[in-house]
Amino acid sequence: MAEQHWDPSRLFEGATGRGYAVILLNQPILPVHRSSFLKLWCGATLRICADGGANRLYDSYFAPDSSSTSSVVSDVPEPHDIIGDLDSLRLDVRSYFEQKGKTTVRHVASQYSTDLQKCVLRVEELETEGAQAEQMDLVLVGGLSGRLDQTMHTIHVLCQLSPLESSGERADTGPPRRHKKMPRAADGEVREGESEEDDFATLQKRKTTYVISENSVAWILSKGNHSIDVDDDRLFGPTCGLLPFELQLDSSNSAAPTSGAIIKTQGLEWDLDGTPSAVGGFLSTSNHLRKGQQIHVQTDRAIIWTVELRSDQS
Ligand SMILES: Nc1ncnc2c1ncn2[C@@H]1O[C@H](COP(=O)(O)OP(=O)(O)OP(=O)(O)O)[C@@H](O)[C@H]1O
Ligand SMILES: Cc1ncc(C[n+]2csc(CCO)c2C)c(N)n1
Repeated sequence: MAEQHWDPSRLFEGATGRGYAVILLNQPILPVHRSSFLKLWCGATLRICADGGANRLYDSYFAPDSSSTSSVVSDVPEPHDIIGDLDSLRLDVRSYFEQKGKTTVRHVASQYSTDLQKCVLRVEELETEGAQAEQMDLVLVGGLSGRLDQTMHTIHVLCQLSPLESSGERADTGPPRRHKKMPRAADGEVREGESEEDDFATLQKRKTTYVISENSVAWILSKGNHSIDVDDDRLFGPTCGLLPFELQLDSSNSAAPTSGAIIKTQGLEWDLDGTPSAVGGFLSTSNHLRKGQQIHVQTDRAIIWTVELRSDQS
């Protein structure tokens, strides 16, 4: 089976190769990642802020005092869109970007999809309208730390976007499927701006989605074979983790795991040999990259791969 190749370092080098879309969530842009985030943001083909994500962008790069915390940054591109229920977007930030004239603020009221999902749906819409036949790569910024339900939701969206099996091909994006109707709010009311047709979002599968959040870059490795290029030690490492979705809650201990993902790796300090891996059973966290090594992973089901994101070099 062909390997799927992953090379997130190109995202921090400015626009090279295939286009990518960035969705900025409402999570801190750490001062230590201010310059790497800027490269990622400037190199993107499509820049979207999820609701209060626009406040973070404004405070880090556009507010009058934002440049005093670091070197002066000029010509930071504005977002193409700010999308969500807009309960977090500040008025001053909204009017700043609206007056600049490059940003469209889109209010989407649904109480059944999150601001993040509304942004992904917008990326899908633009790809369908656009001339380019190819899906863009997608980068979510933020969303793995902060509130636990939001963290889990970010992982949920990664799963929604992830194809069942890895392949060298683009993901099959067939027509969107509908879920069965979910319960209304306890009062049974359809709120202002919602429609009776509102439902939990179903997202199209995508070949390449990364999440970059605080100190980690993470993505899903689908069932199959993968090669991972995170050899740039100015950006990545030293730690990484291979995180399965299965739970092992029975009484057997991690020395004798009974079930879980069968994962084999090459290129790590503690390579995995196919011992079943599960949360509560045998789990590889705080593993280490090995210098100069490309990493190969073979897995019999989807897992999360996470690698440490280093602070900007001064
Ligand atoms: N505390 C948090 N931890 C992790 N991710 C977050 C957190 N807060 C917001 N996000 C992400 O940023 C997006 C925009 O968040 P914002 O605060 O603007 O709206 P929200 O009302 O909290 O989110 P939503 O309406 O999607 O529930 C969310 O959809 C979510 O993906
Ligand atoms: C079973 C169920 N759980 C939670 C929500 C709430 N909810 C989910 S997404 C969303 C929009 C956030 O901007 C809200 C309010 C729901 N509708 N149904």
